[in-house]
Amino acid sequence: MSIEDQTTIPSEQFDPHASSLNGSVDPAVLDELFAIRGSIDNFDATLVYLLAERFKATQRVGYLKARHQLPASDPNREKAQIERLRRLAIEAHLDPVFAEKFLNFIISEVIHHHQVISEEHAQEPDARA
Ligand SMILES: C=C(O[C@@H]1C=C(C(=O)O)C=C[C@H]1O)C(=O)O
Repeated sequence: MSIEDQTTIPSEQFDPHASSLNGSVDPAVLDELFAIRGSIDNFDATLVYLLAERFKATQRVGYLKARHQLPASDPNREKAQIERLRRLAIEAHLDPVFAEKFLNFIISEVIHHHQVISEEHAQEPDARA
């Protein structure tokens, strides 16, 4: 099943107050916790949209590579990206080890997508034939 086929979950079904702490914690503390969690929920939504846009761009790269028989991965590009991201993470007070792991996780998924696109492309009849 492709991502597009999956049914969208209406955002109203999300309970921002879902918690295992309800009933066991001072209501004032819970109020403060829920207020902070409101920001976390906004950040998470933004991350999803950012990742979706990044994957749209990398899918375009995947089709370009498949059309021109280019390899799915580009290790020198990845090295440069990881060095840059580590520097940015340090500037931003984010753990650079985490930043590197996170980028590597995303890149490996992108490379897998590129391999799938390349295999699908190889099975298609050659338009020039
Ligand atoms: C997107 C590309 O393909 C791969 C994925 C990358 C990424 O997700 O940033 C970077 C390099 C490649 O290994 C690319 O070559 O630009």
